[in-house]
Formats: sequence, C-alpha cells, structure tokens
Amino acid sequence: MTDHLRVGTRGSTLALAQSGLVADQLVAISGGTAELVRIRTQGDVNQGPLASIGGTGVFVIEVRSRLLAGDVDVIVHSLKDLPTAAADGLSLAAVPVREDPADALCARDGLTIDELPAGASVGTGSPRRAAQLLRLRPDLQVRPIRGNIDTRLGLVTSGTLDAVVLAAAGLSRIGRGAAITQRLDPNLMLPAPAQGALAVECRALDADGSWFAGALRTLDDGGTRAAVVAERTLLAALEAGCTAPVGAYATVSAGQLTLTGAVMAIDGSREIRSRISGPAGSAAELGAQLAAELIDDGAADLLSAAP
Ligand SMILES: NCc1[nH]cc(CCC(=O)O)c1CC(=O)O
Repeated sequence: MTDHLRVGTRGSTLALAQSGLVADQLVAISGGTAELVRIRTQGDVNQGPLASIGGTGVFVIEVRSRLLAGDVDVIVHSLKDLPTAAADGLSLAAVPVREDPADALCARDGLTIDELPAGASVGTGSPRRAAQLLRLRPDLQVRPIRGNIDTRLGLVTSGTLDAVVLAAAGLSRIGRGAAITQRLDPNLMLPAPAQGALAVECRALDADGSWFAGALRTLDDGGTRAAVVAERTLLAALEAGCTAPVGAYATVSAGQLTLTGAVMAIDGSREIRSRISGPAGSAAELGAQLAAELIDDGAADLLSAAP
C-alpha cells in the first residue's frame, strides 16, 4: 500500500483550489497519493452575519478540530485568515512560496482607480482596503460587502457596484485573474499581513515522525516564512485582529528582510507608516520593533477608533 495523505478543506471554490494545489505539490514531492476531504463548517451552513456565529475564526476552529480528531492528516488555510496565536497540538508545518501579495481592483469597463468616475461605488468589507481607497480617492463611495469571490465579482457584472477590491492571489487561484482591471502594487495599497500566502498545518505529533513530515519541510519556503512571521508579529504586537486597518508587507533578499507596516484611519484621513530592515533570521524581532515604533508614533489612537 502506498502512503496516502488526507487533506482537509472547506468546500468553497477558493479553499478547494488552494488545497488542491498543496495536495498536488505534496504528491509530487512525496511520491504518495492524496485526497481532498471536504469539511462543512457552521460558517458555510449559516449565511448570516459572521459576527453572529463567532467571527471568521469559526471556519478555522472547525477545520482544526477535524485535524486534531485525526479525521485528516493536514489542513490548508489562507495564512491571512489564521489568528496570530499558536494552536495547541498543531504545527504550522509549511508555508509554501507566496504568490502575488497585492490587492486588485476589479472594475467595470476595464477602469483603473484613476479612471473611476467621481463618486463611484467600490465594494470591500475590509477597513484596510477602505482606508487606502479613500486615501487615494476621497470621493469614492466605499460599500461594505460579504460573500465569496464570485459573489463579489457578480456585484460588478450586475451593475450594482462600479468596482470591488480583492486579493490578486485568490482571484488567480480560482481562475478569475482576467477580472482584474488594475493590480494595486503594495506601494499603492499595503496588503494585509500574510496576504497571498498559504499555511499547511498538521498535528504536532506528525511534524517530525510521520511519513509526510519530510515533504512538508520541502514544501516550506524559508523566505516566505520569514516575511509572514515579520508581518504577523507586527499585527500581534499591535494587538489588532484580521479586520483591523493594518497593512504589512515584507520581502526577503540575500538574507535581509525589509518590512513596511501601516495603521490607518478608516476614513483615509490619517496613516502612520514605517519601515525596518534587518536579518531575515530576526523576523519576529523586526515585526515587534516596527510595531513599537508605530505605537510610539500614535498607532494606538487609530486602532482604538476602529470598530
Ligand atoms: N478574507 C477572505 C480571503 N482570505 C484569503 C483570500 C484570498 C487569498 C489570500 O489573500 O491569500 C480572501 C479573499 C480576498 O481577500 O480577496
């Protein structure tokens, strides 16, 4: 019998695409076989407001409990959706090479940010995206939206909104990259911490001894891991969650890590931004140090004003 890996996944198009990518890579590395095991969560069943069922954490908690129970061997997440606190009994076993970290404008008629008419309506549920949109174009009407990627794109094709902003990585992973009318470079719109990166978790017990431990180590990309550690440590040190108006983006080159972080007022009226560089091996320290700098510069006021 060959070695067989059970990859737990939510049933959304994005989750299936991401889990499929990781499963294919682990099969190629390990020589074993893999299957996707769909996990239906309360968040998928109940379409009410997320806050009423315990926030975005509900998806993660349910998928993790199936991993802890031994129903699957690994689970795959968008790293930006994972809480920054470590999970008991689990190991963040692999962070694969990050795809495009950028946000993307998907507008009607091929329009860019500069070309949108005065007062155009742009959908996003993210305070970080709203703040930066309004900083670029104070006249825009930012509309709160929810739902999966296709639902959001549908608001533009139906004419309900002039544009939406989504992560470029998610769009390309589900084959909807053609909907992008302008890639918003991280210099123009600072991404969410860990945007574009995937996280593969296994039980802590399997992180060393299992037949697939070596394949997970091979899948892990040291540069991406250092970058996301810096970005997520910054977020944690600001004591901000995944819905806070916080942007962070790190790159690693020749062992040097450069991290940019910003905290924004949701109406785009203020932004506190700073940058730090140092050895990639000190990623966590750099994230913490940049957070301390931002707090010195007044970040706590902006964060306490956020919802
Ligand atoms: N919060 C939802 C979510 N979680 C991960 C992605 C896309 C993939 C990624 O950012 O890595 C998205 C959609 C989006 O932000 O457009």
